[in-house]
Amino acid sequence: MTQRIAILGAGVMGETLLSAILASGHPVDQVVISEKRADRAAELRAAHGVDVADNAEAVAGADIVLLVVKPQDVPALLDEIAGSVSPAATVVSLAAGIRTDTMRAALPDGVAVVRAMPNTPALVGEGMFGVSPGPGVTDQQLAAVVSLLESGGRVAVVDESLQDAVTAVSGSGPAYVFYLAEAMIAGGVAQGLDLDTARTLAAQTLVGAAKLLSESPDTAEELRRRVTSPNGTTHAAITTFDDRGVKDGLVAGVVAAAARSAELSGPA
Ligand SMILES: NC(=O)C1=CN([C@@H]2O[C@H](COP(=O)(O)OP(=O)(O)OC[C@H]3O[C@@H](n4cnc5c(N)ncnc54)[C@H](O)[C@@H]3O)[C@@H](O)[C@H]2O)C=CC1
Ligand SMILES: O=C(O)[C@@H]1CCC=N1
Repeated sequence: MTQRIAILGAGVMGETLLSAILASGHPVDQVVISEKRADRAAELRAAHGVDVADNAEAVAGADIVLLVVKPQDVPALLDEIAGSVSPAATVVSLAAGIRTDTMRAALPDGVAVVRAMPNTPALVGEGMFGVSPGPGVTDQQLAAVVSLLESGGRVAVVDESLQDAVTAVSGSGPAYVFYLAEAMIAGGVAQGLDLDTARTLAAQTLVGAAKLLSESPDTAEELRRRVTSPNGTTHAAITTFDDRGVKDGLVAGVVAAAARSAELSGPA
């Protein structure tokens, strides 16, 4: 049976999920969105032919409800939908730092809650979602959420205690990759490449390297070693990175992101 999906909040990530779900073949008449900004709602209705409703209407009759508003807007949204959500529904929060116990406390008994951390490559169907079911979520309910999110990329099911780590690696991770891209492009331009060519070289290198890492059984370190000829160009680059503490700095950045995620979630 086709599940009825409500997407609450249709900003960057909400539209990304909407597009992915529709592109996977989910019937548009089984999807409804709600969006606080009327002009944005109208834009999405025109672009995707999707129904727009207010939050309470959107969740009534929905099997899966996706909360895609900013973390600070989630508590008020949960209060708004608590009276209309079906007890058989699964409510999935994609907001950073919102815990399943917070969701459970705000929603009627029996409503299944799931926490998910997406990332922006879902825009091109290559997202990574870290998903944690709340207590009592059945295998069937979890499978339905996993299958829905897989329309936007890959899904890893992790214990909720690991969500800060997931946020630090894959949630924020695209920004680290773009940071690396900025540096590769700047270095290329400094060596005489035009901006477009430098961007193409860097982007395709990241796509190719990511594909190789994803498909190869070898470690990232081994794949790096294979590019590094003795005393060659890569060796010159990596030695310079190491001399400047680049890897240590990146590891520290991932740790700082996880710490900030824990701080944003508040005390357990
Ligand atoms: N953008 C990213 O890279 C990632 C975002 N996320 C999470 O996704 C969530 C959404 O982020 P974005 O889409 O980037 O934000 P956004 O600001 O683009 O979208 C949020 C949308 O929700 C709407 N909204 C706010 N309150 C509402 C309400 N009560 N009812 C209906 N609509 C309401 C806003 O008008 C806005 O259009 C956040 O919680 C964020 O933590 C998670 C991982 C990555
Ligand atoms: O930077 C942030 O807080 C959000 C969560 C993960 C990606 N963006």
